[in-house]
Amino acid sequence: MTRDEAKNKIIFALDVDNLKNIDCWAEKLSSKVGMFKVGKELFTSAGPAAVEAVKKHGGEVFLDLKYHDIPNTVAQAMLAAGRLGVKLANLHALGGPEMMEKASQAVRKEFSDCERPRLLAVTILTSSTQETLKAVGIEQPVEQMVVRLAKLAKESGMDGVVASPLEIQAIRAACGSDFLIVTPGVRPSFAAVDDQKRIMTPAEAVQAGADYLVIGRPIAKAADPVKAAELIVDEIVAGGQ
Ligand SMILES: O=C(O)c1cc(=O)[nH]c(=O)n1[C@@H]1O[C@H](COP(=O)(O)O)[C@@H](O)[C@H]1O
Repeated sequence: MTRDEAKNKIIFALDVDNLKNIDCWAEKLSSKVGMFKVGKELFTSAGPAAVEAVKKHGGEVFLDLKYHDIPNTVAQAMLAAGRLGVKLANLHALGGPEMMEKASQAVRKEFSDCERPRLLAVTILTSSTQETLKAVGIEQPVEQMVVRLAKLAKESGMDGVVASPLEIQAIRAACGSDFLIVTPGVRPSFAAVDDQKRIMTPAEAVQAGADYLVIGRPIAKAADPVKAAELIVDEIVAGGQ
């Protein structure tokens, strides 16, 4: 894999609370990562201006608002996300098939195939464990639950899923090669694990078949974030040789 291909797989999680920070990170990392993720903290603080700010720097956006609501509300929210011109947007697969179908149909009806955002379903959060599932009444093993939700997401019109890298191979076997797999829970050897539970290194995740890796704190909290992003690219390239 080339350095450019490795770089394009990295989505940097812009987990900040103001627009000024976006400029700062975009200037540092635009040439080091493939995309920027605008999530709940940033969108709640700065709104759609956050998406505009990333695009102003030439960056593409994964709008990570993990919708989980009644079907009509989620479909309308997805349309609003599409109008912001984001490349990826997500919802929770646990919202069920009708919610996913309505969102997919609404987006496909309003936008052409090349303009529309790719829709991802979050399976089981990478911070969750078997105990987390048990606590909310889910007895199935995590991997079985992830694959079940991934299949449901595919049948309901989603373009892919968000899952832990530990489940990539099982999802690929169940959903095929053109189904997008986006994996947070990625930790290079030099970084702290933080609150992530189901993790792999960037090289392992790419080797397992991840389309994109979502990485925040291993870059943001590093003493030299640009160097950290470069090291991650090095790790991915070396892992593929
Ligand atoms: O949908 C996501 O992006 C997501 C899903 C998931 O299961 N786990 C997960 O960590 N994320 C997001 O991915 C990012 C990971 O950040 P770091 O743990 O700092 O690398 C955070 O912004 C999370 O909100």
